[in-house]
Amino acid sequence: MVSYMSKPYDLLVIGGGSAGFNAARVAASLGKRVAVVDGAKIIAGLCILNGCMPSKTLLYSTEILHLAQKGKIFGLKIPSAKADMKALHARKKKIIGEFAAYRAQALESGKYDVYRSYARFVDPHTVELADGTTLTAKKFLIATGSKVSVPAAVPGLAATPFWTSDDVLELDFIPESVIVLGGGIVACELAQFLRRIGSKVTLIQRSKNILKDHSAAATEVIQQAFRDEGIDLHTDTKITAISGDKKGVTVKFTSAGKSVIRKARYLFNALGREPNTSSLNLAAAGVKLTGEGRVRVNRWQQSSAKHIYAGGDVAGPHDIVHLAVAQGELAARHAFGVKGIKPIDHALLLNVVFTEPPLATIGVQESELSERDEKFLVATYPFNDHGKSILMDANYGYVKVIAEPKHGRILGAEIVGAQAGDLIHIFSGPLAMKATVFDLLRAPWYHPTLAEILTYPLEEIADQIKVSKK
Ligand SMILES: Cc1cc2nc3c(=O)[nH]c(=O)nc-3n(C[C@H](O)[C@H](O)[C@H](O)COP(=O)(O)OP(=O)(O)OC[C@H]3O[C@@H](n4cnc5c(N)ncnc54)[C@H](O)[C@@H]3O)c2cc1C
Ligand SMILES: NC(=O)c1ccc[n+]([C@@H]2O[C@H](COP(=O)([O-])OP(=O)(O)OC[C@H]3O[C@@H](n4cnc5c(N)ncnc54)[C@H](O)[C@@H]3O)[C@@H](O)[C@H]2O)c1
Repeated sequence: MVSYMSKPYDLLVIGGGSAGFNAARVAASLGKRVAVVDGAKIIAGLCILNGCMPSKTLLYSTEILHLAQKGKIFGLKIPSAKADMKALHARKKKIIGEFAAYRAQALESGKYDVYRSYARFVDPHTVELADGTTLTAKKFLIATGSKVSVPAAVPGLAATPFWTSDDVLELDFIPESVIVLGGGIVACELAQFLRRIGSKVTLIQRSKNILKDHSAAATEVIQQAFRDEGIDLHTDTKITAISGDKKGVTVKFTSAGKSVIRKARYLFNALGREPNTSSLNLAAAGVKLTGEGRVRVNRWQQSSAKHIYAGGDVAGPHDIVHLAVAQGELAARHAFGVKGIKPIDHALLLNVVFTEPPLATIGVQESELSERDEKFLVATYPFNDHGKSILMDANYGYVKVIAEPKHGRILGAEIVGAQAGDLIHIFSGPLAMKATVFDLLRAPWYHPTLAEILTYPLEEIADQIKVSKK
């Protein structure tokens, strides 16, 4: 066994993705001695390599393609608009290569020792690398992310060749047909990408609606848009058999009780991801897991072994990159006693689904308030009655504002429609500052913009409060 004899690190980070890198950066800036251990061929994390950035690069291309294809609506003749998959792929590779190189440069800056290996705990203060080297540290951060899950309960899946999101993001040709299993964010974003480049796409989701964590009203807007674009969408399903051969795959399922069979050239498994914990030997470190298999953490990201923190997808509760970053930073600050820090405020939860139309939410939603039996005011306004969205032919969806009934403090918002991912940020600052609808109505709103659509629900709530006070 190779043993590393130097003194213990102040912080040893396992996993150099968004959570791990940002924890290391913060700890190093506090003057701490930091090691990052990661066995990936390229250390840049899921977001840069196979998540947010490649998917949004490709989706932006198909957004432009889609607009070009409906050029006639705008008085334009672009009849030959098509995806050039080799060029699309090359552009994505170049952009991702640059982001990854930038991250590699930051990791190799000399501020941290980087060990290119996977790590496992041998005791609460020691990890072992693949070559037998052991490293010790006073504090640890587990930031090992997540991996695609292959649910055993789906008959035939494990025995059938399938693509994951990694494969879809690497495509340099147009697949003639694809069956997408699942209707979560990964499935929906990439099903629309595949459809827009020209594949025949079938999507099979178990629950009554796709994007099941969102309101039925919002997901129905996206379902309608998907059907309008020609996606063969099935919800309320139970998969009964999956089989495949060299020619393609067959999926048998029931949908609302009826038997359905679909065939396609390729199968895309988007049934979810699971935390990367199995190879860490966490029992040796006294680190406990939740029922979902994530590392159980408190509000400071500390695990059941208090000197071992966890952040990002491995800890959850949401696989969202800005939360992974915030959790990594919080863990590092807490570990080294930085004063005045605050836990992550989950009342500010921000979520964006980059479909078209996109769906974005912030804060607390109606269903949660109803469950808690809390009083609230809500107002909505449709995009098909707003000047800017009408001229953009962006008619799907609506904006919704939710506020507390006495003073009009904004509690949350939901936007499904054009530029929702950017529009939702209009509420980020006000929500953090506990602003009211009256505060936002004092602000100027330029005409004609998509943003000014928000004045309608804000005014409606303000009116309801004024009437109730008369
Ligand atoms: C297709 C797709 C699109 C997405 N799009 C978005 C988006 O638009 N917006 C958004 O907010 N989120 C998005 N996400 C989610 C987001 O990418 C993740 O939440 C985020 O990247 C997780 O960061 P992390 O630091 O927890 O893990 P990762 O970035 O996955 O880092 C984990 C690291 O740990 C390493 N590792 C694993 N095991 C070990 C071990 N035993 N020892 C050492 N190292 C180890 C891995 O090699 C890896 O480098 C998307 C995800 C997918 C799959
Ligand atoms: N825009 C973003 O922020 C973004 C983009 C992509 C991914 N992500 C994150 O990555 C994580 C993983 O996303 P995901 O979409 O892979 O997972 P997910 O868990 O969100 O979705 C998987 C879906 O598959 C469905 N499903 C499971 N078993 C099924 C079955 N037997 N038959 C049919 N449907 C079944 C589930 O009901 C669920 O809706 C998410 O937590 C998400 O937050 C975020």
